Amino acid sequence: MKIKNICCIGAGYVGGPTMAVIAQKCPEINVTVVDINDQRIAAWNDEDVENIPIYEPGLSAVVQEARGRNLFFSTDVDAAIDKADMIFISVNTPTKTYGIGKGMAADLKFIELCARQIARVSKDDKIVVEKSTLPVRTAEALKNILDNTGNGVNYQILSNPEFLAEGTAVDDLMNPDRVLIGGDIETPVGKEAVEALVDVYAHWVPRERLLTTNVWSSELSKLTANAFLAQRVSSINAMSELCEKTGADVNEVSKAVGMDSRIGSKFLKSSVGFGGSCFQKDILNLVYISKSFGLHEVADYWEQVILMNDHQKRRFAAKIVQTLFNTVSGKKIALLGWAFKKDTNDTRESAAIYVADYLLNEQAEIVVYDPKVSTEQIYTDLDYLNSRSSEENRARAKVVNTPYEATKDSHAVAILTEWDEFKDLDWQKVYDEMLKPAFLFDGRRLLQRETKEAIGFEFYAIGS
Ligand SMILES: NC(=O)C1=CN([C@@H]2O[C@H](COP(=O)(O)OP(=O)(O)OC[C@H]3O[C@@H](n4cnc5c(N)ncnc54)[C@H](O)[C@@H]3O)[C@@H](O)[C@H]2O)C=CC1
Ligand SMILES: O=C(O)[C@H]1O[C@H](OP(=O)(O)OP(=O)(O)OC[C@H]2O[C@@H](n3ccc(=O)[nH]c3=O)[C@H](O)[C@@H]2O)[C@H](O)[C@@H](O)[C@@H]1O
Repeated sequence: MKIKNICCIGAGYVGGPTMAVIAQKCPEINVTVVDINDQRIAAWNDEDVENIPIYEPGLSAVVQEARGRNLFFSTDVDAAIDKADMIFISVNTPTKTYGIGKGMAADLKFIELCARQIARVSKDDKIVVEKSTLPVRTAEALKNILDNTGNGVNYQILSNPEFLAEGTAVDDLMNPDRVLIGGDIETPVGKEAVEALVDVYAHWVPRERLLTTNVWSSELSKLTANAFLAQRVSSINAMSELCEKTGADVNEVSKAVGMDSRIGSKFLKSSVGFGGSCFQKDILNLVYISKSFGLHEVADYWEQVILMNDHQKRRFAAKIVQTLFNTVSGKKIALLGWAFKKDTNDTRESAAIYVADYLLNEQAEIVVYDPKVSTEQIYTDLDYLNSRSSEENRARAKVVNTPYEATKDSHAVAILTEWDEFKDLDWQKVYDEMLKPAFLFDGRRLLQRETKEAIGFEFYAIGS
């Protein structure tokens, strides 16, 4: 079975880049990405391709090539579903903020709405692909909704979780370690659906990297992968605190440990804490699922990854307060970076938000500079925590357009995102324009201690 028309519901950080790459690599397939957010769709369709809503290195070029040829962005969800033979669901699955499972379980209301819409609109057989990260056994619920509200249409449900990381999304999509496709491989129709999706990826991904499994293994592998990755960061962050007490240096420990080929060197970079829309959400989801099966030891084991991460964020902020003679009240603190990692404008769960909130609670005046995050987004993030009124957030937190405006007349500077440009700042100028003693806190191990201390900074870096 050859796929001719793909529809993707959800034009976000996953749906947008993933479909752009599929469209670029498969010129004979029409790909329509739909979303209920008309502003987002308008931005994807913006004449100036640099204005697409997601900043990812290399993405605008891919969109430029395919858009209007076989890649389309639209708000007409019904029309795109109707036309498609394969529908990806790539909507958000945030942590529930209400009811049963509040603060832990994944909120599947957007997924369910998509399923009901597909069931209502479809007139011919469809392959429905779970692209969103979902709790294990969600496909069962999807099938139930589709089979019981549809009009005799046959659905095959596949799980095809996405492993791209923000900031490197295009590279990750072009050259994935593996593509995972879960399906009903026991039946001929299930197998045919799996093969149809394998054929799409085989346009550019070597066959040996296309891994097919049963649906439940695929769904659970995604949560497992994120849990393992986050666990490595929490593990090295736990060691960073011990390094600070013992004279060891976490970068040296990380290198020494990572050179063991059984351990490997990736994801061993100590930081102010991991952020991003998924690690915390997916681990909480895993914890919730484990608890719901009565597996309390399993749940506690994974929960510790989150507790360690919360501790790391708090510990960094507390270190700033302690170092500034136990008070930051009325002091100006410059925060360099707001995104949860470099090369993205995404701020979801960024450690910077929590560090800023902690410092504002200590009555600091903060000034934020980030090269890609909008002022509006920074205030939205602070307001979301509900720690103080939005007027107060605007009065006590300022957002500026250059790093030097942020650091001028400040008591302390904290690096919260590892943007490359921070390495190359004129640190002598920064020092000259700061109040003395000039404190510099490196939450990303981005800067060299020797050169900064030589300038005169009082320098603190995570894990040394
Ligand atoms: N952000 C990332 O790097 C990764 C995210 N994921 C997973 O992918 C899923 C999507 O994540 P993101 O793209 O980051 O989310 P996002 O929030 O950027 O995008 C989701 C989009 O879906 C739209 N949407 C929601 N309900 C809809 C409906 N009924 N009809 C049409 N559009 C609807 C929203 O308006 C939004 O634009 C989540 O499950 C996430 O866990 C997986 C791998 C990487
Ligand atoms: O499901 C998802 O959403 C995605 O989550 C992560 O991707 P992402 O969150 O975009 O970015 P990462 O590079 O994993 O970084 C996550 C956080 O961990 C931090 N981190 C990462 C690595 C490291 O060594 N140290 C460290 O502190 C980063 O700064 C960032 O705050 C995974 O890496 C992806 O495979 C997955 O698809």
